Amino acid sequence: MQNAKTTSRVAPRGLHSEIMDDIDIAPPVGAPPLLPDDQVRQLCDHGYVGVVLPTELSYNADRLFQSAAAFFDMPIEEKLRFFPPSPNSTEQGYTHLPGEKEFVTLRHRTCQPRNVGSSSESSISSTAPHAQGAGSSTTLASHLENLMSLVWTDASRLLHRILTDVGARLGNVAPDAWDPLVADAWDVPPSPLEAGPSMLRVFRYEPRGGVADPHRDLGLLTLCICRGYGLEVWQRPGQGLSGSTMHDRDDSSHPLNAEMEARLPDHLHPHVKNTLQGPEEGNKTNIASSDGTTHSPPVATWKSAPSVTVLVGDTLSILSGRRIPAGRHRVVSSEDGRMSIVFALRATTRGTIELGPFGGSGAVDADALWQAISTRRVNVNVRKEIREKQRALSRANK
Ligand SMILES: O=C(O)CCC(=O)C(=O)O
Ligand SMILES: [Fe+2]
Repeated sequence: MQNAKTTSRVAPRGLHSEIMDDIDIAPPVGAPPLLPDDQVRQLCDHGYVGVVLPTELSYNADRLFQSAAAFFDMPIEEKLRFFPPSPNSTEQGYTHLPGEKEFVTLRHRTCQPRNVGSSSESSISSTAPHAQGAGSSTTLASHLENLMSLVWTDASRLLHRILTDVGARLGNVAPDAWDPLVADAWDVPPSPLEAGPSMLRVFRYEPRGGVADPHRDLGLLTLCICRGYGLEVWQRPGQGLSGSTMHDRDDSSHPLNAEMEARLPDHLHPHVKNTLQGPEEGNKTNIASSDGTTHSPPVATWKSAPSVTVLVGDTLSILSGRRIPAGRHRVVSSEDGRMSIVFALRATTRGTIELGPFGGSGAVDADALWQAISTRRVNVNVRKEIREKQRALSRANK
């Protein structure tokens, strides 16, 4: 990202040019703000905001919904063949939770047409009961992956622009401060070796069954593009941060309680350690957020999310020193089922993250930070029995 400081020696009208000769005027760094002030304030105060998609992203998201619907209609063997899940993880490939939902997740490219046709794969496809044969399912799967790749590219840029707006609201976070954090997230990584933690997922929830329990996402920002009702966001009472109370805290899913904090790696920077143990939702903010323009209900409540919603994740909340709350959300079942496209922009786990640009000091090991945030969380996208075990473990560790 461009960060060049150039010197302007053009004197504004009315000012003496000799005075201006000694003044360096740097042009603004980076792009102008994307979201209007009230939307940035909503995001920073409540952890979520509804946005309008840029035209191209909206167009490609529509195409992706169509392509994913056709993919989900394929026989399960085909879905697993083209998007094999990684062992012990739901964060790559195709997953089916019967009675609830199915989804395909990309953290790196997987469905390479050149793989299809090898002797082992053609024997699988010849047994698959797909009327149109392996050729068309190959086309369908690679079309799906190509559309996912286009949506990823546009979504990462959109969320990066929103991070820049958030940084301006936090005060003095340079527009390019986010760049090292998202260096591996601009486009779908070509292979597992290049993959980072960011991911793009397309869901199909079953009618009257598909849910996601209340949770916060782990990363920086998540974009949820919804088709159908069901996504709900936690609307905090009061006017943003200064209106938050202890009552609307979700301690059951707090990333780290005091006991777990003891297990944090020693090299994790004290600024981050303190933030991890601190209140989930900031009450130590200096952000001028209460200007009386936001009207929130007097008690915390679930409300239907906008059809395109951006959510703050735990990593961004922590980097902000908890001045920005992570957006708590859930999916409730709906009569007709629903589909969604979810892009989670997460901070890299490679190298170190400098805290200076975000108002801290020193640096943290990027992987240690990710582990500290993600360990012992309930994964809302695994089978119910596993979710229940994770919840019990998380309670036992309090
Ligand atoms: O389906 C959605 O819109 C959101 C799902 C979700 O919150 C998640 O998978 O983390
Ligand atoms: Fe989520």
